[in-house]
Amino acid sequence: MGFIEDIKARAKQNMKTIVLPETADKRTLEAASRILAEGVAKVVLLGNEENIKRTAEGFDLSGAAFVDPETTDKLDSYINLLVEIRKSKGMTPELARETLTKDYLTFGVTMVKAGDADGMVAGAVNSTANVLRPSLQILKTAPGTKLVSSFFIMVVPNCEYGHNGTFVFSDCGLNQNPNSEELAAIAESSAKSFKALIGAEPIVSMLSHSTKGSAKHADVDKVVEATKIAKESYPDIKIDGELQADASIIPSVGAAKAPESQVAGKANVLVFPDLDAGNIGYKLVQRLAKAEAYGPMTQGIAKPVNDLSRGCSADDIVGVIAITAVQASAIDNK
Ligand SMILES: CC(C)(COP(=O)(O)OP(=O)(O)OC[C@H]1O[C@@H](n2cnc3c(N)ncnc32)[C@H](O)[C@@H]1OP(=O)(O)O)[C@@H](O)C(=O)NCCC(=O)NCCS
Ligand SMILES: CC(=O)OP(=O)(O)O
Repeated sequence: MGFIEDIKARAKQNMKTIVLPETADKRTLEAASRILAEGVAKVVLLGNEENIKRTAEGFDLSGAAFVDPETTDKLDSYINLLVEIRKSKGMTPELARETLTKDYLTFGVTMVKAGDADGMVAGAVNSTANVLRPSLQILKTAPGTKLVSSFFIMVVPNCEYGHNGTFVFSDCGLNQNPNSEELAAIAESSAKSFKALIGAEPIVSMLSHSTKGSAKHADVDKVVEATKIAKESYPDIKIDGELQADASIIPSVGAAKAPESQVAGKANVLVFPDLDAGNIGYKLVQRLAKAEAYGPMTQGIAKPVNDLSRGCSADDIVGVIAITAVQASAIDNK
């Protein structure tokens, strides 16, 4: 069974409720109809039911729930909830009403916070910043976590590296210039995400343009320090750095460049040094190697809200909804 088939089978066992705010987007509605037809999750679509059904022409949305933020009888309770969470940041009942009825992303995140949905998926239309900002503000970090970060699951066809071609890449979507402590936290969260979703042992490489001192620069020092912090803080995780990408995943190159390393040549979790590297790197692998790219998914957040690239396909959205449902089940089991 391939990665996404396995995830769908796991999602079907719990039938979590995922809210989709981007209902003017046809790819999102196609994905919703497929999720419903396959019985992967329950779906809530935000907006006017008639308008959504018109946009969805050709796709069957029977079985979806429709919630119109303008007319729902939950609005007052969501206003109270949003004011309670954000009043120290200037949120008033008037502003909350205006935001919740006009901004479906904030409405969807508030539904998740209220427990009326288990997770949210958006980003086919909206930028990552606009999807993640309300999620961070309203849901906040999970207990025991310092930093929310993001990751992609990359499934590379005909690839013997990583876990049979499957990798976690992080952070490709959220933290723009993480410091060493933040990189170490991203490494730990990514190892947990790999274990939870792929089920094999994570082998984490802290990526750099240098392997074990082959280059000197402050950017290299940042990764060396991050590796030290991660090794000390999370001794149970197999982690090493600084390593170049080839030394991380190709056994012969790893053996030549970093012969002492337990990670070199075997890595299945790749932690990029900053968001430029991560975002560019995942897109190149997706487009040139024709990899499936699911994400950017959040990790370290209290409840799952996951983003998409605006370049996503309906297939990508189906995959991210299924993964979100599995993440929501994992939170229940904690
Ligand atoms: C997500 C992002 C918008 C947040 O930054 P921002 O808009 O400047 O917002 P702020 O820094 O004011 O943070 C907003 C809230 O989120 C919290 N937050 C921000 N980043 C966080 C993180 N990594 N982990 C946990 N909380 C975080 C802040 O503490 C703040 O909480 P508060 O309002 O309760 O005090 C920003 O990090 C970003 O733009 N990232 C890049 C996104 C992107 O374009 N990616 C490329 C395409 S995938
Ligand atoms: C993840 C990402 O890069 O998103 P977008 O392509 O929408 O900017």
